[in-house]
Amino acid sequence: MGCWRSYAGDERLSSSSLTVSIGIFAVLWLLWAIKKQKKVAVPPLPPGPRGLPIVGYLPFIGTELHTKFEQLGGIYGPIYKVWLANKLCIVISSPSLVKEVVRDQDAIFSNRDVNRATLAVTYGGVDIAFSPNGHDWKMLRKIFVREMLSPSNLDSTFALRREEVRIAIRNVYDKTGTPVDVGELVFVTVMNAIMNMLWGGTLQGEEGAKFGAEFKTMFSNLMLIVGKPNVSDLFPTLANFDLQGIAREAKEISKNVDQVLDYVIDKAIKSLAKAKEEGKTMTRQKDFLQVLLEIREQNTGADSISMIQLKAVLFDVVIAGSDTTTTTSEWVMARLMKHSEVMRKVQEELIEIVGMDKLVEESHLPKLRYLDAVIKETFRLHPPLPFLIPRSPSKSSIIGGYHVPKGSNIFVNAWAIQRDPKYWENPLEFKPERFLNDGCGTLDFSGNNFKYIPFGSGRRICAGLTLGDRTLKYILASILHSFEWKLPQGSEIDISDTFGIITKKKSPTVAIPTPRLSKLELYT
Ligand code: HEM
Repeated sequence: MGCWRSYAGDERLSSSSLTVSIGIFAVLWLLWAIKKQKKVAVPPLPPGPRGLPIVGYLPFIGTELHTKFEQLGGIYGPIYKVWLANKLCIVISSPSLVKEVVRDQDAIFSNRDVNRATLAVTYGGVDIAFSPNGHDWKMLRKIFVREMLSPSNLDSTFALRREEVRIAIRNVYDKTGTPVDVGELVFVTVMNAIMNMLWGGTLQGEEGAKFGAEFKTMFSNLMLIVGKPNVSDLFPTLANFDLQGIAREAKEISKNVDQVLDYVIDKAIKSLAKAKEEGKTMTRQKDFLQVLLEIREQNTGADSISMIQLKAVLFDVVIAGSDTTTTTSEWVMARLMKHSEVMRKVQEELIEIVGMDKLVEESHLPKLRYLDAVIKETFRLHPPLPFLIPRSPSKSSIIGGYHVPKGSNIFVNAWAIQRDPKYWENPLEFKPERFLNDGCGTLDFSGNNFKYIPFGSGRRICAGLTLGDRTLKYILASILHSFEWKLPQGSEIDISDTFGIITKKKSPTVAIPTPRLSKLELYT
């Protein structure tokens, strides 16, 4: 009996262990099947050109990435991939796909892919433009927008911009009848206005002469080198050789800029300390550097700003603000001299709104609707950042039905979209009227209409948009209102460009000014 019981017990035991084993097997099989199904369900990478082993498409990409990427879009469609060595670049060139990246999946696509040259000049990518989407980026961007660019701060710093624009008008007047390099003129004016807002200094005088002239060339070179494919990024084992000399040049630029920043920061710290010692409170408006130094002193813990971050933010503003505005001004002036009918309409509007016996003030700007349309049309054909600042997804995702892996490099091809006949009538024609007749006013810089995104879109949209827009319009309105501009005899307007993270006119815009206002004292 006992034996039988034990036998029956054994039998029950073995049948229940059989059931458990079958159960485990079934669960494992199910998990395997689900995993397999999931694997099968991962969509493919976007299509794209074939490259060579190891180097990928690198030997065929050339230096003019914006035109090359537009051509490839014509072959492979609005989303395609390009392998540059082992770096996967995904290029997007339709408004609906841009929306997927910068609106629907904005949080995932808000990191940057920071290359070596950029790391060298942004103190390791701790600035606003290249910090990853996270606490520090949010904090720095918030401080910048609140303390430097709030509408009340912009209004209260108008006097600084006005002073610089008046100096520019006087300088141009002194060059009446002789060729003026528009880029140089605007660069110095913008740099002075920005530096005045940042730390109350300018490029005038002894210090200015020291730093001023070489800055423009230095910044232009910087924009070219940070935008171009660098062999050291693509083949890290070759980085020590720095085959294109990019690291050397980037380090040189960052050393020069660092010296300037050390100088102005030291001066500001000393003047704050002196004011404290003497028990004085500031009566004039604080500049941005003073605000940053105070925040640095007051905030500890998570909201503290390191000296390196402080420098990186100052550098961001100087670079981002000066080069974009200068390049766009050169394009606007070139376009106006090429299209005399448009120039005539701009100047007629200026006579009507400002008059011939006054200089332009910022209060006139909202009424200059035709000039606004000219600037918008220029941004459409010549966006200074043709791919915005490339993004990088923080996790793998799906765009347009294709797999976009974590860490890939996303190029939003604003340049191609803004010239695409699918979205623009006669896209290569320079026609400002299209921005006057857009009916519902949706073609602004806010990044909500994805066929027109010169300032980007989503949480990474340009942080300096309001200042950039105002400064550009104010300088252009002023020089167009105060002078007639003609091409030097025998020269022609060249509208070819050269690629960089900021894409520029190939040749400078040079023109001869003649005063056009009724009173001489307006120029002196
Ligand atoms: C005037 C012409 C300007 C144009 C066309 C322009 C365009 C852009 C674009 C396309 C981006 C990248 C947006 C994206 O990734 O979606 C950007 C970012 C940025 N811009 Fe501008 N910009 C201009 C002026 C300025 C000025 C005047 C400043 C500062 C004073 C400035 C500061 C910045 C900063 C800090 C970022 C990085 C934003 C971030 O990553 O959060 N920009 N700009």
